[in-house]
Amino acid sequence: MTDAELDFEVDPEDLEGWAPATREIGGPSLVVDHLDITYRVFGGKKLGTSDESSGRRLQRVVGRRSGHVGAVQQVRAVRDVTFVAHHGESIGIVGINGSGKSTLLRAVAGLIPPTKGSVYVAGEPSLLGVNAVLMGDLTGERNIMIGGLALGLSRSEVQQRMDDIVEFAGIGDFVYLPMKAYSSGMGARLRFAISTAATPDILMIDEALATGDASFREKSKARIDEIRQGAGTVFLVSHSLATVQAICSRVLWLHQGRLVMDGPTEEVCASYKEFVQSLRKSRSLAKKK
Ligand SMILES: Nc1ncnc2c1ncn2[C@@H]1O[C@H](COP(=O)(O)OP(=O)(O)OP(=O)(O)O)[C@@H](O)[C@H]1O
Repeated sequence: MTDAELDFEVDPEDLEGWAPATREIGGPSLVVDHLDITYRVFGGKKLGTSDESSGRRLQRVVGRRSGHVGAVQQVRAVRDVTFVAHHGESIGIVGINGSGKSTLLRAVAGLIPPTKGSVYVAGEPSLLGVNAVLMGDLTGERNIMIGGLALGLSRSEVQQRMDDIVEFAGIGDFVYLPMKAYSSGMGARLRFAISTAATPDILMIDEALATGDASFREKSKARIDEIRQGAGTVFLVSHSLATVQAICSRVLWLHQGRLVMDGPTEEVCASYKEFVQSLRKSRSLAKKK
């Protein structure tokens, strides 16, 4: 892990005056019950000896000679996580790299089946669904259409919102180019714009706000507040504690797949900050030795 990966203070001055919108919290929108996600990864075993011919090696890899290619390793990315989210809440998810944040979001979106436990959702989670269908070879325009249809909008509804989406994303004429020609910021802004074109029940944002400039963040915050006002639930994964503090009223802190803290933003962020600082200190001591 590098210091940059632990850096959680991204442009706090851009967020001056921001505060989580206050809204009455409604009934449960999502229940995550003793959730475990384990990835199974192949690898770790040498496939062949150096004197083995490439033909024999290929045969072995495709399994003609042996069904066993390498050891299967298990990565327990999410461990026994339980929480309830409510309509109108915006919830930050923090944790150092590899702590399971994205995996948890993907499981909530129904993209990964639970290994153990359950996810109950009232409504349709959005964003990761759109992420999954955006295609680099297609133009932004085509992706807006496909993403909009995937969110349940009709063709004419997408057409009507096309200009707004392009304007929100700030991509201008790039909309006519394949998405693989976009900078990562442009891609992230377009994904955010598409996924919030319909008002989703559960909006999940994975670092998208870190890529925009100050005015994009301002627009995104306004859009997120609108979704919450419409009784949606917003999840925000971010390494920027400033962003989390500006948008979320509650924070989940994950470490090594476990939910170590779940509570009001200020409390959880203060504890997490302390933890990261002590981690930095112990790392710099280890470097000096
Ligand atoms: N497709 C995958 N196959 C195997 N292991 C994976 C896969 N995706 C993630 N992992 C592993 O699961 C663990 C959790 O990863 P995840 O991406 O959910 O963490 P994260 O907190 O979102 O990390 P980051 O902040 O770096 O994005 C890590 O050990 C990671 O290496």
